[in-house]
Amino acid sequence: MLDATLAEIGPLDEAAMAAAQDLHARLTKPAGSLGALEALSVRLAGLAGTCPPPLPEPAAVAIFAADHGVHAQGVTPWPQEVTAQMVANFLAGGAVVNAFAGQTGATVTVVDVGVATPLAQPKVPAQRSGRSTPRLVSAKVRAGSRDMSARPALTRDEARSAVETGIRVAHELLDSGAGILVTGDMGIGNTTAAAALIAAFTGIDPAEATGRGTGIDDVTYARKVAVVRAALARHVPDPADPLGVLAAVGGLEHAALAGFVLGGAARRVPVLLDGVSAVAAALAAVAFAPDAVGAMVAGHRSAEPGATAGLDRLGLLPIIDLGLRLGEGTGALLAYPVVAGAVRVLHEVATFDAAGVSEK
Ligand SMILES: O=C(O)c1ccc[n+]([C@@H]2O[C@H](COP(=O)([O-])O)[C@@H](O)[C@H]2O)c1
Ligand SMILES: Cc1cc2nc[nH]c2cc1C
Repeated sequence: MLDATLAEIGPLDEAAMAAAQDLHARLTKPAGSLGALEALSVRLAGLAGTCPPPLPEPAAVAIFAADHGVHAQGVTPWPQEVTAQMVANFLAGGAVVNAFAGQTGATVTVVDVGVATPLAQPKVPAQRSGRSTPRLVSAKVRAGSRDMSARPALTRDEARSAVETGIRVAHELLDSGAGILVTGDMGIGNTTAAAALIAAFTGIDPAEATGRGTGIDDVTYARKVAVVRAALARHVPDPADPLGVLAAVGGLEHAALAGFVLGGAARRVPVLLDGVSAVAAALAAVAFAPDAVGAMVAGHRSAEPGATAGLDRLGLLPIIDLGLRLGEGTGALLAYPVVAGAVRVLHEVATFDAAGVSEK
């Protein structure tokens, strides 16, 4: 399934991009006045292979949830059970991601690819009216990754299985009518794995890739950098072998997110990236299929330094830069109306000719 997906990923359609560029020049606005939105809409025309590209609606966020063996190294102040507890909160509609998804009409799908503790009963009761009910997909590959500081976090088969789960979820959401995929993640300890993945794929020093995650003191931060450094020194992952990198130092949610991005790229639908874990997964996705970058839209710039390094490597400009560091898909969902607006211009704005507006 992975190989078939990779075979479907191709370059942007130059003719559709030229048509979008030409249309932009004829719309009732000074050329270039929509700044980065113009290049974004042109790229999405190239992705869809038509001008204008379809409106990217509705949005569907998938929150891939998993735990991390490296939690045992004391890299985060939060207990591991919070992953399962937050999954229950997502399903009950009580998390920030639910508030932001509701605001833009996005559906919420939670995918358990590797939560280590039993899922807690949802405690927050009410769904808000008019909002779709969050859905759980149970696709546990194993109960958390292994501790990367002692052994490979995953076997290659486990990593592949998680990648294929992400591909499957992408297809399911698109078959249900989604017009854009939004990445979300939940996993206590996952910023350690994300930093290791970003250092492995970009070659930057672990100290540059590692941030303070949910919020840690200087002593914990120094330990976290040392754990990432030691894991990379132990496994020496080959950046040209993305499955090997994911297996050595990744999390199950990172592998699944890589598949989710590849699934969207194969279907030529935009994938709106959230924070540092999405960026780590996006680096894996382009290592599998360089053309997958054409489907990626960077929702925001996470406060994690590795996210900026990864976005630079991908050549993506984040839409929002507000110092967010929550994950769940929150930053990407806030950026969604900007992406929809970029495309809507090509559908709804009159040309100079049609509107009778004089050109310069
Ligand atoms: O999205 C981000 O950039 C981001 C930055 C910091 C923390 N997080 C979230 O916080 C959790 C991981 O933080 P930590 O400190 O336990 O590694 C995980 O559930 C992530 O979704 C997410
Ligand atoms: C409470 C909490 C909510 C989160 N959402 C994503 N990561 C998280 C980590 C914590 C600790």
